[in-house]
Amino acid sequence: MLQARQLHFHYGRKIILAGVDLDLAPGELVCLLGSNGAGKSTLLRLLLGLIKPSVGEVLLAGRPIGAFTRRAVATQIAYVPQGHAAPFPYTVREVVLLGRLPSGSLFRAPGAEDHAHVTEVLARMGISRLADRPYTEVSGGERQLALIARALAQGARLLIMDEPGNGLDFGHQLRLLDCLLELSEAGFGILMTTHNPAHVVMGSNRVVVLENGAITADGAAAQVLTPAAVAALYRIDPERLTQDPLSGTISVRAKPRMNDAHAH
Ligand SMILES: Nc1ncnc2c1ncn2[C@@H]1O[C@H](COP(=O)(O)OP(=O)(O)OP(=O)(O)O)[C@@H](O)[C@H]1O
Repeated sequence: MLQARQLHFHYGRKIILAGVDLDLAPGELVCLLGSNGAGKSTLLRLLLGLIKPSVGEVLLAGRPIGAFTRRAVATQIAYVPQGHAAPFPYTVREVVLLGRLPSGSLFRAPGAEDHAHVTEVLARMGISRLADRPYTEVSGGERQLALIARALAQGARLLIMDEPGNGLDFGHQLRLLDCLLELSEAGFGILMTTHNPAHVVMGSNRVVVLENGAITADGAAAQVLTPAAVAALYRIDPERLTQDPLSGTISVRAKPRMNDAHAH
């Protein structure tokens, strides 16, 4: 369980977060929404203990995250950053194997158990066929799956993901969300940022909205993600949004053309 209590954070004189409370429990898939620059990535970095709040605290399993070593944090929380590039042309298997390092010595060669674990998570993510391909040569979607596999190899039960759907085609986005949903059903706690409200409807059981340095909504997707709320968040004309009453899916109407106006 990860808990943020009254987090305040600023870069110089610019206040980014002012009193943020957020919990992430096992079995939850939480989508964090917010406009560009709202502070989502900053909040993720605070939750990971990579940066410190000016006021407030982050608790991991009830203890301040600063009390854990980086390696101890890594055995509990895995981070899937945005647009990760491998420094060397590792194979996909090697990238995933790197996830095993927090659980052993940095100087120890991976053992049979590590290899078996990696084989298992590659299969779980459906990317066994990519194991020996250079990570730099697989597609963005496949790389994202490899990063999730690396996070799973870490053995952590909490996943923090910064825009995991970014740059993925529609099919890959769907498969990724299905996979995250399965992981949450298997007991993983997942917090992901997204710019796509459709991701929330398709995959998430909870949505959190960050605006002006504070959490302005935190609840079930169906309740939080109304057309009015989406229109306000992204500064869209609410008249252009409709919501399917059954699925909750929000769709956008095309902007009326000048010619249409003349026709009526
Ligand atoms: N290292 C930094 N120094 C100063 N300002 C920063 C730094 N990193 C981020 N910021 C600013 O803090 C604010 C929040 O940034 P952050 O990356 O957390 O937002 P975000 O919600 O993740 O944005 P996006 O959706 O565009 O990725 C932005 O105004 C950004 O310009």
